[in-house]
Amino acid sequence: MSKLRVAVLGAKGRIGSEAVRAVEAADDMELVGALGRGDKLESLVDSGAQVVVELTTPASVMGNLDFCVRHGIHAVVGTTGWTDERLAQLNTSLAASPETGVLIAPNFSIGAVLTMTFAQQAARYFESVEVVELHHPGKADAPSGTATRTAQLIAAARAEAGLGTQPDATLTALDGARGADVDGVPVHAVRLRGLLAHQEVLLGGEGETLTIRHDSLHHSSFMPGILLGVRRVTSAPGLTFGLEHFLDLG
Ligand SMILES: NC(=O)C1=CN([C@@H]2O[C@H](COP(=O)(O)OP(=O)(O)OC[C@H]3O[C@@H](n4cnc5c(N)ncnc54)[C@H](OP(=O)(O)O)[C@@H]3O)[C@@H](O)[C@H]2O)C=CC1
Ligand SMILES: O=C(O)C1=N[C@H](C(=O)O)C[C@H](O)C1
Repeated sequence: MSKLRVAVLGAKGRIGSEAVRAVEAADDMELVGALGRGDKLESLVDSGAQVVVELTTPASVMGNLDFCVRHGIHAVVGTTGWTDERLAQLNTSLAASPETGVLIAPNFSIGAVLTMTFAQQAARYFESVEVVELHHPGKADAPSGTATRTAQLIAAARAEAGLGTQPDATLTALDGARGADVDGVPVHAVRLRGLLAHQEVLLGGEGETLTIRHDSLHHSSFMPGILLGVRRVTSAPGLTFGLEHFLDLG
């Protein structure tokens, strides 16, 4: 069986360098490109790349995906910074290349995907909920893409259950003290040397609390999800948002 021809964008970065090693070690894949900032995207076409793993920056990702989709190269995307406007722009590009697949995964680790699922399940039963994400101090964006997605899923579950605004008597606060408001869910971002990627979802009801916590302790935690995405995206045309769509979560 021929191997999948895979290229990594952001190949010198924290997660990109780990992804290069993971693709090289995968029996069913061949690494045909490892591109950093300034490298020419045309080399993806010359090398016959079938799937690109996009792990760069929010400033670069849209241009990179536009090139890939126009050339029929499937993409597995971990880069953050997704807004409704950006997703609409990507969907427009994909409409002109209907056989091309793009997976955007706010988080590739199974534990983080399950955290989002569990938080969504629990949200309807608790009056209060807040999200705390904790990352290494080299992270460029806050709050994390995972925390933003978690809060959006929680907010949708609360709305579906008919829960209103959260109890909060705060009348005065320093800027940022109550976190960022993501669809009515406070999200707090911690940046601390020694950490990698961590998240807590705190839920509170009458006389009880529930804490759901996930810790990524090494970038290796993201690799099985990236490799799964690469294997599945070639047969998933259009946009898939969230690795859970490629997992059997029961
Ligand atoms: N979905 C998930 O599970 C995960 C997602 N991420 C996300 O992945 C992204 C990268 O994170 P991280 O590795 O920590 O960041 P880094 O800053 O370590 O890596 C980003 C790399 O991309 C390079 N780069 C920038 N622009 C381009 C471009 N146009 N083409 C090719 N390479 C480019 C940068 O080069 P230079 O240094 O020269 O600017 C850098 O080497 C972030 O958005 C992060 O949130 C991270 C971990 C897990
Ligand atoms: O920058 C990181 O490190 C991470 N970014 C992603 C995010 O913003 O959610 C995924 C994970 O948290 C690691």
